[in-house]
Amino acid sequence: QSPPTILITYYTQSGKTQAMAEAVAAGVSEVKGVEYILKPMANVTKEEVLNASAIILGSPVYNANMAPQVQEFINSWPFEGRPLKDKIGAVFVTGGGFSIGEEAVMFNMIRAMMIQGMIIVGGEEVETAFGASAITGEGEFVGKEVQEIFLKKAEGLGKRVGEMVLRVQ
Ligand SMILES: Cc1cc2nc3c(=O)[nH]c(=O)nc-3n(C[C@H](O)[C@H](O)[C@H](O)COP(=O)(O)O)c2cc1C
Repeated sequence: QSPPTILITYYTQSGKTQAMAEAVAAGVSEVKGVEYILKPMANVTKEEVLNASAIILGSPVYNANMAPQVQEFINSWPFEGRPLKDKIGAVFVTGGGFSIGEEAVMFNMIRAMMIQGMIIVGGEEVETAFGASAITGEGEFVGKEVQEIFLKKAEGLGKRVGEMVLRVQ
């Protein structure tokens, strides 16, 4: 039997959310006995969604909402028979500023996953209770790269999801 697979998928325009996705994948790879698929949403197949034991979704914050491409992806998930029920779900976001949408977007994605009957998991630390978020455009966090403190949160999220997938098997 092949090991359980975690689908890590994201939308990005300027690479910040992709950097977080890569850190999530690094966290998953710390857990033995699980595999992951890491790719942008546009390239994800229906089979990859259906076969995943966990789905970890990433979005940038656009006007305090998830990117429309992320909403479209979620809307494309099959619902009849609730085939995503009992899969683990987790989220990560990047937003330009503090408290101008990041947490709202996390909960928008979490709510959509809960409609599917998914089991929501946060990160390792209380600072990632709802998932991993990064600030990319305010104060000391302005810059081309996502800061290490946020990448660590993403890594912890990936690790916890990996561990939880093995636990609920
Ligand atoms: C059209 C648009 C709207 C945005 N609206 C918000 C916002 O409401 N709140 C926020 O925190 N950041 C906002 N941002 C900033 C992005 O969320 C931020 O730069 C993010 O890290 C970009 O991710 P990416 O590099 O993966 O594309 C907005 C960016 C764009 C392009």
